Amino acid sequence: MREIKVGLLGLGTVGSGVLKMIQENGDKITNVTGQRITVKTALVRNPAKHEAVADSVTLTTDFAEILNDEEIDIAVELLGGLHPAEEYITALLKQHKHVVTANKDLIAAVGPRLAQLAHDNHCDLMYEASVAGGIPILRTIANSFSADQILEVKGIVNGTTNYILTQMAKQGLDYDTALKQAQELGFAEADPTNDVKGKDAAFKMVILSHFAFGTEVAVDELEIVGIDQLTKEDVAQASKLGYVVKLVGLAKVVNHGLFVEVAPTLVNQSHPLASINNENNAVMVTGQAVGDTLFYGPGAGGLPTANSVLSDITSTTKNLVLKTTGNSFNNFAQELGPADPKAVSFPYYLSLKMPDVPGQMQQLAGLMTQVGASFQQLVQTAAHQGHAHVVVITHAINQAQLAQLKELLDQSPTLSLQAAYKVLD
Ligand SMILES: NC(=O)C1=CN([C@@H]2O[C@H](COP(=O)(O)OP(=O)(O)OC[C@H]3O[C@@H](n4cnc5c(N)ncnc54)[C@H](OP(=O)(O)O)[C@@H]3O)[C@@H](O)[C@H]2O)C=CC1
Ligand SMILES: N[C@@H](CC=O)C(=O)O
Ligand code: NA
Repeated sequence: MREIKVGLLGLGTVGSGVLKMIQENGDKITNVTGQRITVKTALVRNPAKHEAVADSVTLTTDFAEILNDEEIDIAVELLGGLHPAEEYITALLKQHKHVVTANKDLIAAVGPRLAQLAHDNHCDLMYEASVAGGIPILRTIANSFSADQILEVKGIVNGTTNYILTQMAKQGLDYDTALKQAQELGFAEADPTNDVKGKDAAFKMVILSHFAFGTEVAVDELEIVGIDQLTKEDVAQASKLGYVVKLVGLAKVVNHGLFVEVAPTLVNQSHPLASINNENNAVMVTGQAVGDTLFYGPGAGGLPTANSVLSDITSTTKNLVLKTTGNSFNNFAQELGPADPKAVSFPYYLSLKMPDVPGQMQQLAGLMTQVGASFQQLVQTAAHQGHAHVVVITHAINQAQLAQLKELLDQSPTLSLQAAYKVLD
């Protein structure tokens, strides 16, 4: 039996979960891999914070102690952020160390370049924990969907925003209190801006699209809307209409083009995604052969995420034993351009403000007719300070019609569009 030594970069929420699992589940890991895995060194900013583990692991603030340690086989990057994570992983791969990371910001930005570097150096680079925390989704898509044509991947892939939305809807908490709780529980990123603005979910959709469709999409090419502009009124109105508002990431192939988006979405209360609460995530993968499949579990948190990191560490360990390291985590590649906006259709929830005077509804109907859109549901709530609040659910309209309708409403001197969210029935 060989001893596989791990260098941990970061000992925060996830890093300390990884250390705990390796220390407490060592016998099971040895039983499965035939090897003994130990953490030798951990890189941190402030060693004084980590005195509780100083007996069992060498703490350092010097990255070179891991990079140049010939005994360390696998480095696990759990620092977060682009820098210095990118420079560290690049140096580690060049030094022929296998790398495991949970860093979606980095993989979404430069994953293919790092994967090539890993391959060139016969190293493994794995990042199961980067998408949907504890849900084993990337390895599942890479292995268990290897022969099926994936048509669509959609889901709730950010724990922080789902926690906030659940607490707002079910406990009546305000946005700031719910966000603070998510931070205290360790779900949110060090800077939660990317969580609430939908960027963290977008990073995950970029990685999921690469696995599911073989296509590299840049985060900047995506339509991304967060939950920070969502109002309590729209959440309540959606509920009255039979919907739950969720931050949904969706990627689908339409006429050989790829559509990827992250946005608050009205999910029908009977849809499986409507019942995903708190920090839990769910990813629905639709394959041509298999149909709909649903993967559910904790999308954030120390131990759930650590379990995904450990699945990568044990996979690499098996590859080390079999001398099969250096194979790409994702082998599927195909070039898909962006989907034609006229080919991508959904019903939309439109929230509008207008003066409470005759003729406004007729104007709205006129603009809808102009773009070929029609009403599925329409609700007018009691006027407030001379303004009426009108909510519409349209029949399915395509992205070009939606853009045109937004433009017409923008030009209207009296009708004002407050929000437009797609609807999943
Ligand atoms: N938290 C979660 O639920 C999930 C997190 N992730 C990802 O996992 C990664 C880690 O997240 P998380 O554990 O929450 O982060 P934390 O902020 O809790 O921990 C970061 C750790 O890295 C150390 N660190 C940060 N920068 C440096 C640096 N420049 N030099 C040395 N040490 C450094 C910190 O040291 P010190 O302790 O001394 O401050 C700390 O131990 C991120 O990429 C995140 O996106 C993925 C899925 C879920
Ligand atoms: N901040 C992220 C952590 C997991 O990726 C989230 O809330 O989902
Ligand atoms: Na995962």
